[in-house]
Amino acid sequence: MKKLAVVAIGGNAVNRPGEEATAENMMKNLAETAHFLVSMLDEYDIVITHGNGPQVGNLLVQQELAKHVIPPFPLDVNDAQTQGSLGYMIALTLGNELRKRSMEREITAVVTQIIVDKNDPGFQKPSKPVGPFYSKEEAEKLQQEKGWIMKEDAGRGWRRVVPSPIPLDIVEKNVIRTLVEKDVIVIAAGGGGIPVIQENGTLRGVEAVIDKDRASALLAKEIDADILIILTGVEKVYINYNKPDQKALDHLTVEEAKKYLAEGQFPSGSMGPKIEAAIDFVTSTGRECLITDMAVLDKALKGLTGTRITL
Ligand SMILES: NC(=O)OP(=O)(O)O
Repeated sequence: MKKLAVVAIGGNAVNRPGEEATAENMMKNLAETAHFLVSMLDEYDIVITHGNGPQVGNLLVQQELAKHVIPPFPLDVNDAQTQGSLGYMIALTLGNELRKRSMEREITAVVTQIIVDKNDPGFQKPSKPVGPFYSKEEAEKLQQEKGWIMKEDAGRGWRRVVPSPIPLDIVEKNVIRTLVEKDVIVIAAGGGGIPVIQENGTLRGVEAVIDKDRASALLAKEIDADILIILTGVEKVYINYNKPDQKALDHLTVEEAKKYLAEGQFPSGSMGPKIEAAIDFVTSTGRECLITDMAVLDKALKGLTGTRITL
């Protein structure tokens, strides 16, 4: 019997720093990602999640530029658009990798709505960076002219930030579970899921972008995954990152992770949400979370690299 893994693929899997965000480049990068993901299929059933920060922000820019001729969509609908476009690209590239290896598996992307609290403080305090990077001067101009809220993003430049509420429940969790039981490779909770609130017995989309690592932890709990794997741009988690005394960690207990988080070792725009997601999944399930770079996923699954978070 195979183990079930929720695999969260990071921004690098789709868009590389400094590379133009064309569909062609995204397909090329995802074809590489597919190569690494297929290698784990002998041992694992996988549910793939992905981010959408760059892509949904780019959609907002496109719609801003065209708003005099075509009305812009609200952010929840744009989240859904990125689930569709990225879900298609992941399904196509993964399918082609399977075909290359003569492996027969069905793949599908599930449009995923995630319930959030309408009173979540995240709505009052936008924190999720989306779209392109700007200089400080450009950011100040955009803030003044368009009313966008701009923040510096982990030393890489300035970006627009949007509300990011905590994900509470996945509307399609039973469908996702059923598909996994039928041996389908599922792409779900893309872009952190489409945020919806409960209102008078109905659901309504709200303008926000949920953090995909938080959503991945929730999904992993709700579908009873054996492991949460978070793929990112570094092979291991570091403390004192980018300082002369930086140290790579092979293993972290939940208690150690909480302590380092409280010390500010993991920035909120990058490693912070991954560690929070790991703490959430491991504390709730007693199972493990692996954080690593997809290029070394094979080695990491054998315990030879990556950072494992356990109780
Ligand atoms: N939704 C989300 O967390 O996207 P990124 O991982 O691309 O920031």
